[in-house]
Amino acid sequence: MAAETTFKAGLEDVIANTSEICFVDGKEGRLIYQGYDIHDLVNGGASFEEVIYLLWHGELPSKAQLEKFTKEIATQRALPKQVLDFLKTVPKDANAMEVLRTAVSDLGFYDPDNGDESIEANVRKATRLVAQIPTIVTSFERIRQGLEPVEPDASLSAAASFFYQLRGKKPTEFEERAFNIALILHADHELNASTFSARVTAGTLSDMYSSITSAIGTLKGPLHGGANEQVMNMLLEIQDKDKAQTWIKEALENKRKIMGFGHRVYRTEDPRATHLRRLSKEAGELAGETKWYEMSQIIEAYVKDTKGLNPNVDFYSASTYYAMGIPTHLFTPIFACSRISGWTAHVLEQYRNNRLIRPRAEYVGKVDQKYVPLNER
Ligand SMILES: CC(=O)SCCNC(=O)CCNC(=O)[C@H](O)C(C)(C)COP(=O)(O)OP(=O)(O)OC[C@H]1O[C@@H](n2cnc3c(N)ncnc32)[C@H](O)[C@@H]1OP(=O)(O)O
Ligand SMILES: O=C([O-])CC(=O)C(=O)O
Repeated sequence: MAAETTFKAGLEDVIANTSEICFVDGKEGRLIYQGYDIHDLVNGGASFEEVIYLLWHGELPSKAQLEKFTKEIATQRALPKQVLDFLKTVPKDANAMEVLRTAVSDLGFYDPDNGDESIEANVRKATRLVAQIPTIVTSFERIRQGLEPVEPDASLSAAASFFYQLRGKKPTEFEERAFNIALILHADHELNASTFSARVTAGTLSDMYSSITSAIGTLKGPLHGGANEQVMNMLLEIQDKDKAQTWIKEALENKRKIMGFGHRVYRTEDPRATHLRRLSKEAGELAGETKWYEMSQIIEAYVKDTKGLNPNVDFYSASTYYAMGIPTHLFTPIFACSRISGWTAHVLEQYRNNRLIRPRAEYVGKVDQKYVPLNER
């Protein structure tokens, strides 16, 4: 038994490692990647590829570096045939996050650098993961619909490629711009649950694919990345914006959590929600259906007023993606398409400065039990 206890339920506010990658300022509501405020990255017109480079290398790329890096990602989107074949064997009604988790695990077998644990090899694995996770997500969606996966087009940006591989046609200017912003906003978030999971796995000096498989399994839960899908299910269940307030009031009275609200770290508005609120409005207007945005606004006002809770990143991403015609069950896999950049950055950082992650539990179980042989019980 530990002599003195420093137990914090859910590890709240516990500092588990140092990191140079990302700073979440929960008091001021700021999110900083390698010293750059996300507002500046979004408003300055950064590309998702640029942000991945920043997260991995700690500095913005030059024009030539970005061109080279973007090409490296774009030319590695195709999946090994064995992984595509695997996707064809999966039950059509399988959960898309479970499919992604298992397919990423499978992908590791065919990585040409599998078994090479050098930092250089792990950066190459990370690049393939960033390129291929969206292909897994979009290919399985097409297979599920009885369609053939679309061959990737290396001339497209990460944001445009997602739509192209999903629908077989290029996105609109708005879709590409909005999706690029969404990818940037979801890219990293310090020691969130899935990143912690990835770092714990990497901390045993297990491989990159095992670390990312752990992270995907963790992101799936509705208290974490899975919340975006649950937000949309809630909006769809409410259906009528005039019923939103009563629905939420009853849910709160029944002690239900309202998906897309609250955060372990932010005590103010989640700075990502500021951009996603605007995109949700714009996406709704372009789609000619602003109901989901308006309903979200009513819910936000009510939950803020009654519970003092702010929307998190998952709240307005739901109505944004829905207005762009993206199926609800792809919302959390899309989160993974972005967060793979942060997960891999953290795994690389863990490898560079590793120590096994092994906290303690405070023992609260029985003591001094006397063993009674089986035939005497
Ligand atoms: C990408 C992301 O992972 S962002 C988070 C996505 N998850 C969600 O949106 C799910 C809904 N939100 C939640 O469940 C929580 O706010 C979490 C999991 C995000 C944070 O949880 P914690 O830091 O553990 O806070 P905890 O759940 O203890 O909540 C503190 C209090 O606020 C309440 N609360 C927090 N979030 C909510 C919510 N969404 N709806 C209603 N009440 C809430 C809790 O009931 C609790 O009240 P109490 O003290 O009266 O019991
Ligand atoms: O930081 C967290 O706990 C959850 C979150 O917002 C994220 O992972 O983006």
